Amino acid sequence: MLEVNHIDKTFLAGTPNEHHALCDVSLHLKKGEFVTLIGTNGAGKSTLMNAVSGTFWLDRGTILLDGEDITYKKEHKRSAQIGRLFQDPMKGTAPDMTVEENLAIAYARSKRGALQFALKKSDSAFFREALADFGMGLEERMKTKVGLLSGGQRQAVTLLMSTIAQPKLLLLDEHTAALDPSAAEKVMEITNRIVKQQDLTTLMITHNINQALHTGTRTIMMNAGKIILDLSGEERENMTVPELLELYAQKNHGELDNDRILFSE
Ligand SMILES: Nc1ncnc2c1ncn2[C@@H]1O[C@H](COP(=O)(O)OP(=O)(O)OP(=O)(O)O)[C@@H](O)[C@H]1O
Repeated sequence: MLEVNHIDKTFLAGTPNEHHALCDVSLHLKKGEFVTLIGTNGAGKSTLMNAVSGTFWLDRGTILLDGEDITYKKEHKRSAQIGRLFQDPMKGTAPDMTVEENLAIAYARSKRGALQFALKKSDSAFFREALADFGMGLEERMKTKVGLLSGGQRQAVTLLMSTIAQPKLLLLDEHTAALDPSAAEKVMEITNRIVKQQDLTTLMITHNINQALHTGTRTIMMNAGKIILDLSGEERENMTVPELLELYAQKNHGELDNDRILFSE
């Protein structure tokens, strides 16, 4: 479904702050695969997601989505095929518009690539049903402005906005990190349900090493702009958190003590 082939990105090339953020990264995700992405601060995780979303042009390499070469496709055009959530629940929503209006915009944009929307009765019933499925009482808050919702409620709405038209790919950039533990758990439960229901190909960044091992079907670890570990199947199932940390240390020449603190267990 997603094919990232030998991509490279250097920021501020030719300046004293030059940074090689992605170094020959290749990553293939099969349809329905749910991959967690972990790594220390500055490893290049968000940059990889930005590359897939089309935030910048690559220096080298190609990106294919469902067989289509999207390497030179503009970001706003990719957004109809790629749903993305960020740590900040306000990102991607219009806080002064109601839940229903935000959903209608997302729905219209994904269908026609347009910002104009008309709130149809049938769409409204569809949104209500989808929100009721979350079990957060959001179906009763359809006329509430999004800015007035709690972080967890907002992230649930954003999740629905990003998946309402069944994108080809879902990118989750630490989307539960800013929430309190119970809201994070609820949003993660909804995420798992939507991913399963829609058989969505998903890439999720997390700093929680336990979550990285036990959510989804595959775990990838990045360091210094490279993928250094790719775990799936039995190897992943049998892996414990201390073993994964140890493996990380081996790959990084014994830097475990410094890096361990950057992962929350
Ligand atoms: N637009 C940019 N301009 C300059 N440098 C950038 C830009 N985007 C990312 N970088 C640099 O690339 C490196 C990787 O950043 P990135 O945000 O991908 O890391 P990350 O693995 O997501 O880290 P974190 O877990 O802290 O979010 C960092 O050193 C960052 O400063």
